[in-house]
Amino acid sequence: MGSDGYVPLFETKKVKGRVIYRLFSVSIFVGIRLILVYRFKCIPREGEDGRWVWIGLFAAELWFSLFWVCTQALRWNRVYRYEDDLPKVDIFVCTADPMIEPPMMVINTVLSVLAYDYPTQKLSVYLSDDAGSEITFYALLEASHFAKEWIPYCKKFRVEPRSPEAYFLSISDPNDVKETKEFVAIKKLYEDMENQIGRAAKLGRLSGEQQSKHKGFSQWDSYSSIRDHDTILQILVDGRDPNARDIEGRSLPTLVYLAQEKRPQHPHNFKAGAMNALIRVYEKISNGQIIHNVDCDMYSNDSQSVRDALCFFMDEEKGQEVAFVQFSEGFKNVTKNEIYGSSFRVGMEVEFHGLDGNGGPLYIGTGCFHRRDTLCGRKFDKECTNRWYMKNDPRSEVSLQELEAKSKVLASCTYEENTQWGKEASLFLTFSNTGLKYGCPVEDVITGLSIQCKGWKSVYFNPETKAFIGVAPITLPQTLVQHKRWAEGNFLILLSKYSPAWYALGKISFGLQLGYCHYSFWAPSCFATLYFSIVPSLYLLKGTPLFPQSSSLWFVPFAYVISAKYSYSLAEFLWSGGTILGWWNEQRIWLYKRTSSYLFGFIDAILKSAGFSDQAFVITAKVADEDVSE
Ligand SMILES: O=c1ccn([C@@H]2O[C@H](COP(=O)(O)OP(=O)(O)O[C@H]3O[C@H](CO)[C@@H](O)[C@H](O)[C@H]3O)[C@@H](O)[C@H]2O)c(=O)[nH]1
Ligand SMILES: [Mn+2]
Repeated sequence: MGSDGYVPLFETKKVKGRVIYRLFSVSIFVGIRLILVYRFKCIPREGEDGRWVWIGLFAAELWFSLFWVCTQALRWNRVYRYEDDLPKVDIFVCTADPMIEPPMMVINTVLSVLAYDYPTQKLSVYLSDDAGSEITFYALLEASHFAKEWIPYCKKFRVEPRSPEAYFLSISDPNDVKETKEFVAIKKLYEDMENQIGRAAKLGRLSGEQQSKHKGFSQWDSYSSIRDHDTILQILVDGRDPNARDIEGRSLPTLVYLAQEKRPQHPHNFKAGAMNALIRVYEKISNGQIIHNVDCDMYSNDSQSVRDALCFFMDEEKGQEVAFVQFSEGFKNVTKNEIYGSSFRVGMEVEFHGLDGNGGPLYIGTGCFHRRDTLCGRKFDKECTNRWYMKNDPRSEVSLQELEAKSKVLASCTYEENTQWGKEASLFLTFSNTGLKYGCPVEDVITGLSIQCKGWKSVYFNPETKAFIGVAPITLPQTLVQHKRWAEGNFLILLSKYSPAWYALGKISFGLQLGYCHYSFWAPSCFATLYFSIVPSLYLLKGTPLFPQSSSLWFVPFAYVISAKYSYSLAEFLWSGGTILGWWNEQRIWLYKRTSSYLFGFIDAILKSAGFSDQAFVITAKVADEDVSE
């Protein structure tokens, strides 16, 4: 790192002691020359004994000298490259309810990102737990022990994916892996952990013995309920600690548990509030230049994703304008024909690429990498370079206890009052100035839009093998509830200060504006849909014609538009990897969504804007009964 704090992607260092080596090399060279001179001068005369042997030796020595000169080319100018000046990457995982989001699922996600193929001293993982659940904390503690075996195992055997659950599921027969012995051992360890956590989750509380495993449990002494508790912050693994090592003696990524303070009289702002608390806390602890956000239900399916994302940020030509890199998402629990059409297939394979062509995709909350400054409200200007300025380690010279105490206040629910994190009133919604925006059920989309309006670009990356795999809602009510939240949120953005229709005018490309409007228009499109599905059929009964007769020439455009539009949509769906039945289901669900989710989303958005209703966030269920799955 230079004195200006500039951190290159890699560093080139000339080998130490070069001058000494070269002097040494020259001395040998002189020595060799003298040997050759001796040979040449003292050749036995013709007829003398051993003349030919001598000449042969001379030739051999000449050859060796030449060879030696060549070997010097390999040593004269050695440079060593180091990538340990890669930027620090901090990963935020969010969870909110141990019943809906089981601790085992949460720690599988955490373990998958802990085991990224990236220098561990540059990696920190933060788990935000909006439930402040002791069991989730216990699970994370167990995971931190398991990680000591899991990370070296993954790296040694190049395991993919690195979510233990997904990995063990992918291997049906232990004899399929080369290292059967190690496999069986690590699987046993995982299952032991699973049993322990499962037992605690089932009981709903921890035994005294389990609680005695870590001093952090004492923080629950003052805990009264999910909505009423103190900040809980625990640095489970401190990357600086020389004793925090995996079983092979290598350092471990920093691992932090945080539950922001909650009081009934203070809104906690859901995921946006949790992310903002994390942003403040992480600045004190690791303060990396890249923030990577995943939901607890979405594990990393590719250990190279951090490096992939960095390629975009660090590109010499375009990298400096990239604020975030959004990866595509895959879903492990949708059936082949997607009964509830919840895989967002066409969105991922077509629409987001369209957005990318217009200045960049939306931020969709998970599988995303952010340049930290942009999340904190920095504007793009010509000064922004893709140089990575690394502030000094914020932790230096502070003890773990002090660090925890100092960071803890930053997650209190009154911290934001009268700070730049405070609220900024707008026509309909309130937003935080810094960090993620509050007051909108799609905090991710509105935050992404506000970043793009500050002049930044985003990048969409959709690798062949999905880099992030999560769970989609798998019952009809869950699907409708999720889409109600999204329709409402996107419609609220249209009404908000950051409206893609007017605020964004001139700030982002016209195409991107239209793209955002498309999602904002989901909710209001319920009316046209309802009208179309009810009125024509009623009039059909009355006998009043609303469409041209098939004999009329006017019939042609109707027939053309309808058939062409549907054929294209089917083709697009198949091309995106779907099935015919899947497309049919999507059409069916489309009608359900438009006539229910979008309508309720619209009504709620209006009520909220008028101040009649409070914000809520209905978390999507992640576990299903066996019969539902079937
Ligand atoms: O009070 C809350 C509520 C939710 N979450 C977390 O938010 C994430 C998303 O919740 P989920 O119920 O899974 O919603 P989805 O509809 O699947 O999520 C998508 O849509 C949300 C916005 O509606 C975004 O926040 C998500 O990142 C995005 O994946 C989960 O990790 C939750 O733990 C919190 O941290 N605090
Ligand atoms: Mn989810």
